[in-house]
Amino acid sequence: MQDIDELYQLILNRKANPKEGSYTDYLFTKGLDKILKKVGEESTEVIVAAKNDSDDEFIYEVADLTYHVLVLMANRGISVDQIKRELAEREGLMSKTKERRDIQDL
Ligand SMILES: N=c1c2ncn([C@@H]3O[C@H](COP(=O)(O)OP(=O)(O)OP(=O)(O)O)[C@@H](O)[C@H]3O)c2ncn1[C@@H]1O[C@H](COP(=O)(O)O)[C@@H](O)[C@H]1O
Repeated sequence: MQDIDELYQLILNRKANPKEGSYTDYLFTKGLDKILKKVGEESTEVIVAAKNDSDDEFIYEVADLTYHVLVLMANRGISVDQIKRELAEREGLMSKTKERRDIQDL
């Protein structure tokens, strides 16, 4: 079982220690434009899958997009923890916004 943190660590490892035959290494070698092209393609595939009935296809495409976004983050030097922190900060902000909305609704 590979969770997102483990996959991100493996991607970072591929960046630091290029491995022959590794798809991740292939993406880093090709560079930012190639990674962005893949993120764009995979995003479109998620949208198409979301319009279809198959949950398996949808899950497959979201997993593909997740992997490519993690490669994009690693290429930029942004960690999963930085994204988690941003989401955690939003949690506080969002509940304050909700409190304000609730007060306005009174
Ligand atoms: N999670 C993934 C993962 N998801 C998708 N992909 C690759 O993303 C590609 C998407 O398919 P496409 O048909 O769109 O692309 P393609 O025709 O193969 O390649 P392009 O020429 O379009 O770049 C496939 O080659 C998949 O193998 C992944 N490649 C690797 N991982 C994980 O990354 C880790 C390291 O893998 P390696 O770098 O290959 O050792 C391992 O744990 C893997 O499971």
